[in-house]
Parts: sequence; C-alpha cells; structure tokens
Amino acid sequence: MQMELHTGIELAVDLIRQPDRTALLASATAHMERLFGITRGWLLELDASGRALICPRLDAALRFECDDFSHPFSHVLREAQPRALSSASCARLDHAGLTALFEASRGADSIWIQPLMQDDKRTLGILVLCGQDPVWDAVIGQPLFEGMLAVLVHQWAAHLERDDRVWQQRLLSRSLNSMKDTESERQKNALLAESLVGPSTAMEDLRGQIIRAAGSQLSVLVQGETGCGKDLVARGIHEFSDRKDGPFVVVNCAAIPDSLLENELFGHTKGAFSGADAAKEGLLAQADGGTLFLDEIGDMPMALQSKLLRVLETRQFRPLGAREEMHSNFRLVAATHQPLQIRIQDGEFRRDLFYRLSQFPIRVLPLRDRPEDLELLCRHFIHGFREREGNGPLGISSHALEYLKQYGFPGNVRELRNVIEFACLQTPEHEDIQVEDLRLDMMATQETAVAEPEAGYIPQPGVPAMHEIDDLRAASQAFEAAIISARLRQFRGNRAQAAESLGLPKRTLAHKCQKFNVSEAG
Ligand SMILES: Nc1ncnc2c1ncn2[C@@H]1O[C@H](COP(=O)(O)OP(=O)(O)OP(=O)(O)O)[C@@H](O)[C@H]1O
Repeated sequence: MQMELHTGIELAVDLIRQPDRTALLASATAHMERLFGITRGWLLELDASGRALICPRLDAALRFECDDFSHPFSHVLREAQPRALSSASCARLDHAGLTALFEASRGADSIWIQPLMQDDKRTLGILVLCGQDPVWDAVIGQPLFEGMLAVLVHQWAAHLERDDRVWQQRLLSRSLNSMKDTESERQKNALLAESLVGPSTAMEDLRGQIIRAAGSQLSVLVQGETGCGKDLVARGIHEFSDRKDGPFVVVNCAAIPDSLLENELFGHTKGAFSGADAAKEGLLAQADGGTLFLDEIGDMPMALQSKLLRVLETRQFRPLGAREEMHSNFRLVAATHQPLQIRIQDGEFRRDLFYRLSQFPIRVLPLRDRPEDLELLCRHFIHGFREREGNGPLGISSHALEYLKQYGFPGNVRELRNVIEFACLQTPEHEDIQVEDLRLDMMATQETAVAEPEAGYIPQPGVPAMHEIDDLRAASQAFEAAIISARLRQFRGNRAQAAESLGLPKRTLAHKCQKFNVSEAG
C-alpha cells in the first residue's frame, strides 16, 4: 500500500511536470506500459476540427474520422462507454487504421477502448490499451490506474485550455496588428488625398497602390495619359517611403537631348572629353539613398536603355572617363504616357528593360474615366488659386460642373487645372464660376485638328497629305512640329503658354522645338 502510494505520487508529479500536451500523452502511455502489464498504450486526441481522432505516436496520416462507423472508436465516442475487442473481431472490421494500430501493438490479441472526457463531459479523446490475454477489469479497476487517469484527464484539459488561451491571444494580436495596418494605411491614404485629389474608387485604389509600392524597394513603372498625375504618383511613392529624407531626383528623358542624357545620368571625370574642365556628378550618383524618377522613359534612346538595364541590375555604373565603377543605392520610379508595348513591337524600346522597370506597375486612369473626381478637383484648384492670389471665386456652379462633365479632357487634370485657373480670373470675387467663364474651345480645336488633318487645319508646309504618307514616324513628327509651330505663333513665341495649351511640360516642349528645329517665332 505504502509502495503504491509512493508510485502514485511519483506518477502524478511526473504527469504534472510535462510541459505540453504531446509530452503529457507520451509520458502517460509510457507509464501505462510500464505499470499495468499491457503491450502497448495509445492516446488518440481529437483534432482541431473535432471531427477526427489522431494518433500522435503513429504515422501522422493515421486519422480516424468520428463519423466513420467502420472502426470501433466512433461507436465508443457516440456511446460514451468503454468496450473491449478481440484481435479477431478487429481483423473482421478490415479497417486500415485499426490494422496499423494493432500491428504496432507488440503481439496484442485484445484491446480496451475507453473514451476520455472532462468533468463537463467534453470529449478529449480515447485511450486504447493493448494486451495479451488481459483481464481488462483487473487492469482498469486498480486504484493506481484510476488515479492516474484522473490526473491525466485533468492535465490534458488544462493544457488544452492554456493552448486555447495562447491561440486566442495570438489571434487577437494578429487581428490587432491587421487593424493597426489598416488604420495606418487609411491615415496615409487620407494624407495623400490632400495632394492627389479624387474621391473615386479608382483614385482610392491608386493611393493604396502608391502606399504599398512605397513600402517596397521594387522598381515602379507609372503609365497613363499626359497630365493625369504620373508625376504626383512618383512623388507620393518617394514621400511615403523610408527614403523620404533622401533626394528625389527627377530626369525628364524627353527634355534632355539624346547626346546629353547619358552624361547627365552618369556624370564624367575632369578631362573626360574636351571641354570637361571639371568633374560632374551624374544624376544616378545624386540619387544615392533616395529615389530616381525617370519621366518620359519611353523617349530614352536605345543605346542608353541597355546601359540603364545594366545599372538597374547591379546599381553599379561608370562615369565617363572614370576607371572605377561607382555604386548608387537609389530606388527607381519611371513614367511614360507612351504605349510602351507598341514601342517594344516597333523595336524602339527594350522588352527586358520594360520588365525590369515594371516590377510594380501602376496605371493612372484618364480624367474622363473618373468623372466623380471633377468636383473635388475643381474645388482643389480654386482653393489653390485663392491661396496663391489672395482672392478668387468661392466655388463653381452646378451648371458649370455639369458642362465640364460633358467634356473629354484630352489633357486630363493639367488641362482641367488650366481651365479652372483661367475661369478664376474671369469670375468676380466671392462668386461661383459659371459656364460662360469656362474656355474649353482651345483644346477642342486641337482635337478637331488631330481628327481631321485633311480638312486643311494644318497650315504648315512639310506635312504630307494623308494619301502621300509613306513614313508614319516622319509624318507624325512633321505633324507635331506643325502644331507646335502654330501654337507658338498663336502665343507670340511664349513657350510656357504654348506648352500649357498643349498639355506638355515646358521642358518637353523645349526639347521638341530643338528636335524638330522649330523656332520661338513658330
Ligand atoms: N489627382 C490630382 N489631384 C491634384 N492635382 C492633380 C491630380 N492629378 C494631376 N494633378 C495636377 O495636374 C498637373 C499635371 O499632373 P502631372 O504633372 O503629375 O501629370 P503627368 O501625368 O506627370 O503629366 P506628363 O505626362 O505631361 O508628364 C499638375 O499640376 C498636378 O499637380
């Protein structure tokens, strides 16, 4: 008796000491095998779904579905009563899992199956004892066995409860984290909406993409029509990234003549070529630790595209005349209004560079596809005008707004801004902009010109008639030159006004003038 008490205490202490469920079940079955003359003991526990019993000490694939009544465990669980089974009756059941369990039971010819439940009757699993010619009542009727089972069930339930608490805490902290992430993204989105205005779903989505892109180091390619906000997108990516305190270096590939672009990007050493009196740091080096924004990337010459590709792969480059390569840790954002896929097909843009640039592609929709943004954009530009000029209209009438919604805005938000700012000048202070203050005709004329070149709109020599065109590129360039020339004449050589009226940045217009040999006088 004294001996049994001692063993019982030792056993209980050992079970209580087990750090987790797996260790507890392993230790309990080992004690059973040692103390109660059985060949093998198994503890099968319910899986997380509660629909299957799993046997951790056997093959992990050994599962006994609780609603599969071809094995005896389901019956035992349903009846909540133990039962004994001979090896012969088990063999007759012809159940693969049961057979595997028997085979691992060291020559047992009988098994004892007992459901294990908590005090509140919740099932924990089942106990399976295997023996050779056993008298089961004698085994399970022992006080030591009963005591051990009581401790086992208590500890098993306690571990489950603790695991459950840990699991709940994990779930809670995970959902708290995701709430924090969502809240921080919402705050960033709201902040970005102050400069990248627009309540449409497309703009909400665009701001979300900017924030996600900012959180990565991927190269971003921003595509969209002219004036739709690509530059703002690139700035947003920089501002919301961890490089925001580093430089934001902008290169307009269309505004810099081809011959100078390489030098601008790579820089040169002193004496690298005649006239290089001093070393010049390139823009790649200047962008170290920050963001390099290559605007109008579609205009980059092919030879330079290859060099850029290499830089993007290694972040190494060699300034003109330098012996050593330099390293620059920049993040690349590129933008273009050109359909790059067509330029790739025409052999004017490298496909591999395109893929390298568009690790994170972003497309900005034209304004005509998001008319919900018009009203807020108008108010934004009116507010900007008042801030800058110290006076201006109060707002915009609903008729004027409706009128704007009918218009296609080929120059997108830039054109809208110009239209609104012009209207601000026409509108008396403290009044609303009216339909008659809006001048949409200038762009409309341009649209007609593009649509009907044969109708005699182009007054310039050098533009072939429609039926004479045999070189599309040359004809397009001649056509472009003719428009620029006409527009410069219209604005008496004022490049800023001409550029604005054409929806082009001033530098782009300057470059085009140089490229097409168009003079200030038009
Ligand atoms: N969603 C917007 N909210 C406020 N202003 C905007 C928005 N989109 C564009 N703008 C304004 O419109 C003008 C043109 O925008 P931006 O320069 O970013 O266009 P872009 O697509 O880069 O044009 P381009 O192709 O000619 O380089 C800028 O004055 C810019 O501030």
